[in-house]
Amino acid sequence: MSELTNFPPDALLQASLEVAMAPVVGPLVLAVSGGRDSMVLLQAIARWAPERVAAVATFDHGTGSYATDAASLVAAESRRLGLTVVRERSRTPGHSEAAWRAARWDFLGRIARAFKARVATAHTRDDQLETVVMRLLRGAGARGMAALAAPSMVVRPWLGVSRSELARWAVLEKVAYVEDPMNVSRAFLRGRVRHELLPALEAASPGFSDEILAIADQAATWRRDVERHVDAMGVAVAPSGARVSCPAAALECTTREGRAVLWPAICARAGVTLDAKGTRELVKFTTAGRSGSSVLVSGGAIVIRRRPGTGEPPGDRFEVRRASSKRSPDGATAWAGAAEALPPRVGRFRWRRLHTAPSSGSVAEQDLWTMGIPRGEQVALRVWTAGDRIRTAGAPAGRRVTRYFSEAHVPALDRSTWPVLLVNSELVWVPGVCRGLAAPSRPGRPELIWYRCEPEFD
Ligand SMILES: Nc1ncnc2c1ncn2[C@@H]1O[C@H](COP(=O)(O)OP(=O)(O)OP(=O)(O)O)[C@@H](O)[C@H]1O
Repeated sequence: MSELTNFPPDALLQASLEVAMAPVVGPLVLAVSGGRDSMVLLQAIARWAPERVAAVATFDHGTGSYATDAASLVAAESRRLGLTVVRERSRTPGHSEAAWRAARWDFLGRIARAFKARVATAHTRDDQLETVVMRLLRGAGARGMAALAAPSMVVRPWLGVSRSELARWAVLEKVAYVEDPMNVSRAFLRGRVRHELLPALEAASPGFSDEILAIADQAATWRRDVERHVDAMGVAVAPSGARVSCPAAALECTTREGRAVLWPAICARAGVTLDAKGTRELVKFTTAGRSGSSVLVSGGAIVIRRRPGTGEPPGDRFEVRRASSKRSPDGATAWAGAAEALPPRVGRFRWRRLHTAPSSGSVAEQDLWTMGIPRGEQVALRVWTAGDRIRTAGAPAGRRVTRYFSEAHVPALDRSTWPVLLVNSELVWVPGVCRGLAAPSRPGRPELIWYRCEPEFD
């Protein structure tokens, strides 16, 4: 990745801060994890723009000594710098990366509202590159390609600065930080993209990273244009933020292609991330839906076509309502349904349906990430909980899943977020770790539906 290596680090960081903060009116809440990038953000803002800081916010995910040490360091450094610090510890440690992120953003949002401020994070140019590549792997379209550069209320001063530039400044300025053990792990997709895929792509095609980042910048520019268009459509957001409405006519007069671009942007304003299937349905619903009809889209959100309310301009409106998000307690079922309908994604694990059964004795058939599930059976997915047991060919009477985790060298840190699959209430599959007896995974049986589980991390 091209870097401004000859640029004095001080000048680069100070200029990046100024450029990012120039359009921001009002104070900032600094999101500081205790890692190097955000500790550099803390020190740099304290040096060059302390008056912009309403508070430093640090969240202890409650996942162990690393998380607590990191939060303690942030609190101590912030106080030493004379800044207000808000520290919170998760009361219910989540069991997936997605749950941690949701809890962290819930906390950051509350603090930002309390201080009437905007959140600033320490995402870097490298974070952006990894995110874009991960989205490409997931089949993202133009909208997703903007990644962290998409229009947002979050301020990201380091988005144009590389991690190595921040590291250089951290050494020069002796910035204290704690090293997150996850940063070197290859257990999750982000680690593999960072340590394996990106170096290989850059070696095969020098300049690849810069080209991808340039495409992401173009996608971000395009998204800003789309947002301006949505602003002009007369979209109204309810004070709760969970409901958004827009005049039906503003969508009806666009082409199918235009609607496919506008619907995701409208839904995003209600906090709903529309998937490709939901987009297709809404494109159709725009002209096919009658007053009073509705359609369910991604994650339980609903879009209704309704008559105008009192005080609203004449003409039908489409209203997007976000589903209420209740967090499931640890060990609770994350998803339940028929074997035919496993969701594409639960937490950070994807479930990809295979079109053909692996042949008998093939690598795919032996691979513990692949599994055949009997058609028509009731399936449940949840995270592993202590005490889970599974009956396998080697231990037909049942054995604790922890023993298989140890044999598969799954780090203790990862176990609490690992999914398990149950068929008719019996645990039959711990992806990548073991398969149970109760799931007849012999290939060639037409009644089996084959899935491949793929972990990801972003
Ligand atoms: N526990 C946390 N408390 C407060 N803010 C956080 C926390 N974790 C992450 N953030 C914010 O979100 C940004 C991106 O998170 P990410 O997990 O990619 O970073 P990190 O590797 O944990 O930390 P750093 O960016 O400090 O090296 C961080 O730069 C930081 O601003």
